[in-house]
Amino acid sequence: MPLQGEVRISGAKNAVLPILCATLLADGPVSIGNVPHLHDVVTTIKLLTGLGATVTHDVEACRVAVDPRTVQSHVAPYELVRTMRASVLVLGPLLARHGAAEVSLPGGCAIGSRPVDLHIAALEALGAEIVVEHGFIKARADRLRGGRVAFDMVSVGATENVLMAATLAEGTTVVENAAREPEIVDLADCLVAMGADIEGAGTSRIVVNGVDRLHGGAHEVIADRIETGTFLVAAAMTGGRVVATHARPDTLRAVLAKLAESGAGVDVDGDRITVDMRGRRPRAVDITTEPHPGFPTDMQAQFMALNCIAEGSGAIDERIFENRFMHVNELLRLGAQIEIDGHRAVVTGVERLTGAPVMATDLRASASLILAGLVAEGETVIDRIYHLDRGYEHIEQKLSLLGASIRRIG
Ligand SMILES: CC(=O)N[C@H]1[C@@H](OP(=O)(O)OP(=O)(O)OC[C@H]2O[C@@H](n3ccc(=O)[nH]c3=O)[C@H](O)[C@@H]2O)O[C@H](CO)[C@@H](O)[C@@H]1O
Ligand SMILES: C=C(OP(=O)(O)O)C(=O)O
Repeated sequence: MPLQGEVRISGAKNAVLPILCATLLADGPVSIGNVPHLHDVVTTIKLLTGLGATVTHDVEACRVAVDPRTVQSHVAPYELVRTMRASVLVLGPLLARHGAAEVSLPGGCAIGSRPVDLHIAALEALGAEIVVEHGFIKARADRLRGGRVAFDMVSVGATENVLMAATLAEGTTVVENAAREPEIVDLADCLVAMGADIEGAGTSRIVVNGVDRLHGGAHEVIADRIETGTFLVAAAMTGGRVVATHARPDTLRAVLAKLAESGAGVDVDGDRITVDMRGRRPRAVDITTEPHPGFPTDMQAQFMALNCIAEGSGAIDERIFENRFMHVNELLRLGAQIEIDGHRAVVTGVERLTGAPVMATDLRASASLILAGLVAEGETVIDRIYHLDRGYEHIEQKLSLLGASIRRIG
């Protein structure tokens, strides 16, 4: 069934999580708007509350207010960190503001081993003393000092941790080979609204002049580019026409270019993006995941689903995570033709997928199974959808409004 209509894009998961952690740096209340209602947001609020912060969450208004002045603890426990790796982003703020932090090691997850060595080395470059023992990262510093941090690989999370810590360090910090993701820019915008002095966010060289205090403030979270991309791929796969509203097209250039290459009509008008694939079958596209502004790894699984039903074959190279092909075996159960060779998957499009029970293994894998299920003949039942609730707000409702036959069971 071709999807038709408009879908309102929510605030970005990968922006709101670091921003909520950044509120710990302030000495007054911070109000965050356009907050999506996601399981990861709830987990982060639990983490902040556990540290002693006073948090109010107005779900209807998509707003979270954090008063960090009541923080008493500097320990992020294993029970929360293991369910959400982004919890490690409290490390920099706690250390910079309270001089100490103990954060459980996040460990690996379905998409790879995901170490935090770069986070630790960057904070050490600002003068922190860090030991890893009993499964915790234990960090101390009377006051961090500005320094030069040159990453030898691009890391979104490590860039965020050091950026937050540097705002309250004494002197200037220069971050080289910084991640350039739009969520880094959004975090920097929020920090600046709280009184930080930051230049270059969104480029690979960020300069932070430390200040003595950050005050409270207000910030609106940017639109979720991965949610946007997921709905636009759904439009293309079903041969439909969907308008994503309240979106940020400038953050999606690589994704929109691939949709156009697959044969979709792509139109951008302010914060609205239209993808039109009516009456056509998509053509398979080659994808190589890269740090921003390259093609995002968080859209890899969704384009794999698109290639599964496209004309021709497309190669998908995953260059960011070591093990991000967990969705392949599930897509094969729906009749897809995919061959894996190391970090590369070659997908040959088939005329038709057939519905089957499948299992979600991680967040974007779950999204790819929904997309495949939308076009598969018959019923597809996806198990373990709690992964989906980490990062998509009301996905089944939004898809239903576009005409999809989808429902949550259990
Ligand atoms: C909450 C959030 O924003 N998550 C995003 C963030 O994850 P996250 O911040 O965890 O991803 P990174 O950019 O840090 O990871 C990139 C690569 O660097 C490696 N690495 C990272 C840190 C480190 O200390 N050592 C190390 O080796 C990772 O294992 C991975 O292979 O960026 C990823 C890459 O765009 C996205 O897929 C995630 O959705
Ligand atoms: C991998 C993702 O998130 P996280 O880093 O929170 O696991 C994602 O958003 O696709």
